[in-house]
Amino acid sequence: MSVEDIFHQYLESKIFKQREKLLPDYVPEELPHRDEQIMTLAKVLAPALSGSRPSNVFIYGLTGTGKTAVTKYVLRKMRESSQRRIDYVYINCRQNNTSYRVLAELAKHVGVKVPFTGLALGEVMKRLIQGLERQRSIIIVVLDEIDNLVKRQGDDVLYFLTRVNEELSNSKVSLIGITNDLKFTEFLDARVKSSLGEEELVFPPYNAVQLEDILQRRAREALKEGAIEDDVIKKVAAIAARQNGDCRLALDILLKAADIADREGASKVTLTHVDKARSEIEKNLAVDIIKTMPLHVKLVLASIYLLSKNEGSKMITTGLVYDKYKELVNKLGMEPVTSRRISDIINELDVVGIINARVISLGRYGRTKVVSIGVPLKNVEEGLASDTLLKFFLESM
Ligand SMILES: Nc1ncnc2c1ncn2[C@@H]1O[C@H](COP(=O)(O)OP(=O)(O)OP(=O)(O)O)[C@@H](O)[C@H]1O
Repeated sequence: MSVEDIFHQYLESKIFKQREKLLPDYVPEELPHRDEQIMTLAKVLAPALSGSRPSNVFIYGLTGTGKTAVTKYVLRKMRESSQRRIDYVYINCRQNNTSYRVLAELAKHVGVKVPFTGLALGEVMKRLIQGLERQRSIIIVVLDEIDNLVKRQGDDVLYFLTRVNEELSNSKVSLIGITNDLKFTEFLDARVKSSLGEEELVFPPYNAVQLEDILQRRAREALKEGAIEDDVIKKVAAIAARQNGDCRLALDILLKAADIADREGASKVTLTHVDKARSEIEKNLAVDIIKTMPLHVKLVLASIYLLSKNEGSKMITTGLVYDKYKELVNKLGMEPVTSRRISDIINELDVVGIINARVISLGRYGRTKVVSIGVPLKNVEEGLASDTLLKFFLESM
């Protein structure tokens, strides 16, 4: 239970009935518009009910298309409808993003003690095999956000898990790998790739009408009757549909809008609350994107930021950006990247919307590109200042 939940119980809310029903981890009783994926996954996993090992499954789809929810839903249903013990373990590879941690989580699940760090991977694997064997069952291992693991640590664990059945006689392991980034499969050994992808399941994005339906149902569970203005859900669904049909984003906006309404003591969630929620989320998004940028991308952005702040209305040409960037790296005692690279960085920043770049004609002087910051300056400042070096530096300029 979150702090907000505790407070809500005390402060009779006009908006919420059960706020937790809008949280991203909650898996609702029904998952509309995912029947096809639910059925296919159920068919693939069904052999476990009679004691045979299901095929491994590789699930792919953009963010917020219900991959995790559908997987948990089907596994829960399987457990409910079977006398036989269906054993599954869910591991999020963003939270457990090393080979060691994934294996240690799995070991914990089968009752094998592995210290937090320290053992050689081979030793962990050996103990894990003994633990799995003692289970005498089929163990379905869900590796969510699997790309995080492979990009950081390669495919050793996957290789091990796709081969481990050769070492087992009493138990069997099936894998479900989930990702929203197909590029990571380039890092996979061909055998691992084909073994993980025995079955493949693609989750298409939701459209606006589907999102509206999903949101209606989630809102009915979470919010009090009449606590939401008519057009709110339509608007939220339309926003999320434009962002690749991302249901996670849709729920995020709805929850934030309801939180804002609640905090204001309003009796209904209105379109104004949606606008406020949206700008809060966009702000966080911009700050997060900037925080994770490589140093030289940050330095180019810092150059544009400083030019915008100090030169006010003056047009910021790419020439000015190059000069400022060189000044910055000089002061930091670093080597600059090539101008070609700077020009690529400017395009990348434009694509993610942190800056706006456009080409203007200078009449007989030819053409040049001018840039401006595309998000509030204070968000750029907050993102850049998360880097201690840059924080210190920007303060001194
Ligand atoms: N059909 C649906 N009905 C109700 N809620 C849904 C549906 N699909 C997704 N959701 C909800 O949307 C949110 C995001 O879904 P989920 O975590 O399954 O997405 P995902 O595809 O795994 O995304 P990511 O790649 O970001 O992990 C969750 O809160 C989930 O409960």
